[in-house]
Amino acid sequence: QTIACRWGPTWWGPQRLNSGGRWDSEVMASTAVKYLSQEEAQAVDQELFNEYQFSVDQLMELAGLSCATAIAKAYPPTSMSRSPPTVLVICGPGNNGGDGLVCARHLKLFGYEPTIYYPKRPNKPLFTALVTQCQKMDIPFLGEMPSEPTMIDELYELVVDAIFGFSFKGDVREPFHSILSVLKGLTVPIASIDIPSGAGTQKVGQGWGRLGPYPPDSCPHQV
Ligand SMILES: NC(=O)C1=CN([C@@H]2O[C@H](COP(=O)(O)OP(=O)(O)OC[C@H]3O[C@@H](n4cnc5c(N)ncnc54)[C@H](OP(=O)(O)O)[C@@H]3O)[C@@H](O)[C@H]2O)[C@H](O)CC1
Repeated sequence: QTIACRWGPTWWGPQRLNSGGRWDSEVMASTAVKYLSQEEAQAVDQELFNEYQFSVDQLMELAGLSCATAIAKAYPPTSMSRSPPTVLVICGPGNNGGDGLVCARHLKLFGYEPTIYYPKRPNKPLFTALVTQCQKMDIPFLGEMPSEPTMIDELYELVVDAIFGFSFKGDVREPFHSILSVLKGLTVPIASIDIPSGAGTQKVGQGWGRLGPYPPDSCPHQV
């Protein structure tokens, strides 16, 4: 992933970041974060496509697999209360949403029970193929977004935010404005692919996202 790269072994969960109640320099040093601006991320993207001749399918598969791997490290199935643990994956209209579809497929292979909400689907072969692959793996698609945060809290142990990545701009339009409003009220953890949706790439790392301002120990995971 190109926006947020957290280096070091203690990245994987806030419970480890503040273990023992400390935020000392040793812990902070091992969790150093390197963020790319929107322009830098898009330039890396173009370099991978043009100079290195990667296809979007290749990069998306790697991105989705990496995200599922990161989630499995941060929230191992054995640490969750349900077996298999239920995960709601919310996918947006661009490639970030495609990453989410791939991530859902790998989460299922890793022993989770993903459900996908994908309200705005691009009519392109890559995305219809990703949807088919999820359907063939019996991953259900919700017809509508649960209207209350409590409904999501009761049904799912984790939410994957694959709504917007580095091409998000401006004020959030519907249906995503309503979706993000529901997500703001969740108590279950949210794992955001690339950046917290709506944050805007310039605000990542400043403890702020359109999912809401957040203190360091409640920051959504970025994977
Ligand atoms: N480079 C890599 O390593 C890879 C990154 N990948 C992932 O791709 C995203 C970037 O994907 P992209 O398609 O460019 O953009 P987004 O996923 O962020 O989505 C853009 C679409 O979102 C809609 N949009 C934008 N702003 C708003 C808004 N304010 N309100 C509502 N909707 C908005 C818009 O869609 P429309 O249909 O409305 O036009 C945009 O088109 C990157 O972050 C990575 O996650 C790839 O997997 C490849 C590898």
